[in-house]
Amino acid sequence: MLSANRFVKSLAQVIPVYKAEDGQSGGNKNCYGRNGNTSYISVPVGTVVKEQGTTITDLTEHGQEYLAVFGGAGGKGNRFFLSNENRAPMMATPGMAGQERVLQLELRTMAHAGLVGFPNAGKSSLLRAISNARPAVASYPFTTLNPHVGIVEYRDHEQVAVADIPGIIRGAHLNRGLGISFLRHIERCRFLLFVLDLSAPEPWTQLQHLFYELEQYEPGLSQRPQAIVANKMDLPEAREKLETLKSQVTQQVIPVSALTGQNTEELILHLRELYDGYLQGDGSRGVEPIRW
Ligand SMILES: Nc1nc2c(ncn2[C@@H]2O[C@H](COP(=O)(O)OP(=O)(O)OP(=O)(O)O)[C@@H](O)[C@H]2O)c(=O)[nH]1
Ligand SMILES: [Mg+2]
Repeated sequence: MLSANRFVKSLAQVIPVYKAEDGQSGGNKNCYGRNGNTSYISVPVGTVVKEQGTTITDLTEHGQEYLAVFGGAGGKGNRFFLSNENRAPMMATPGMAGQERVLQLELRTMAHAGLVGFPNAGKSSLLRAISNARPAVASYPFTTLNPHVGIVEYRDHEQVAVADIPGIIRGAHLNRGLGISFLRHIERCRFLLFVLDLSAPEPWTQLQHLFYELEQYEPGLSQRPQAIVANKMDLPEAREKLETLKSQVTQQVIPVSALTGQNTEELILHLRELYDGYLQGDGSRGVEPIRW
């Protein structure tokens, strides 16, 4: 609950609410402080403020502020009753109560690209291979429970933010696995990288399921600019399936091994092409693109 002159204020690029080291949530690092008579709650950039399920504001820019509630009029302190007759007044009047509101703060990760794939496809391994992020990697499904954002840095100092999210399975929209509510973290992503485990029996079917689940969450989400990352190419069974996958899809397929780092340069270059395309597209539409 917010009361008495509290602002919701977004901080600069404080996306790593989650500890990059162990992949576990670092908890809500929202901090609370006072500035004169105004109280602030600082929240990560990308926080959506909701009241009874309705979005009130979307804090997408560093330093953006939202005035949530007003405080009540102040009371009169002892000094106010000071007079020649009464040099030490014991009287004071209380102030009025401030406004009260119950608001929900929902974090939506801000990143340019989103890694989407089945559990164990190698999304977190891939993020480790191409960026500075260190999400947990393990051979069991649903290792990633919270999103992680890694930054891919280019020689010209351009930075592309990539979000790793939990794995999606068939029927996730019916709440199977971890469900699909975490897809809100890729809602803002301008392009998607579909990560497939090419050692799986028929990896192309994974793609159909992923598309279906994304569409269940938000129609059109699966149509964002995209590429397919064919992962685990170090395994012999993966190499056999690459050509079949290419013949089944129209998107660009980038074969990589997140484990050995094989061909990750091509992925990084393609990521930059998607990013440049996004800058041109949004720039020409007069929209200020996300900058890191
Ligand atoms: N051989 C091989 N194994 C890989 C490769 N990439 C990932 N793995 C392994 O696959 C397993 C799953 O990797 P993760 O990176 O945790 O997969 P994930 O997609 O993030 O999984 P969730 O977080 O559960 O959705 C781990 O045992 C990795 O070591 C690869 O390129 N080759
Ligand atoms: Mg993971």
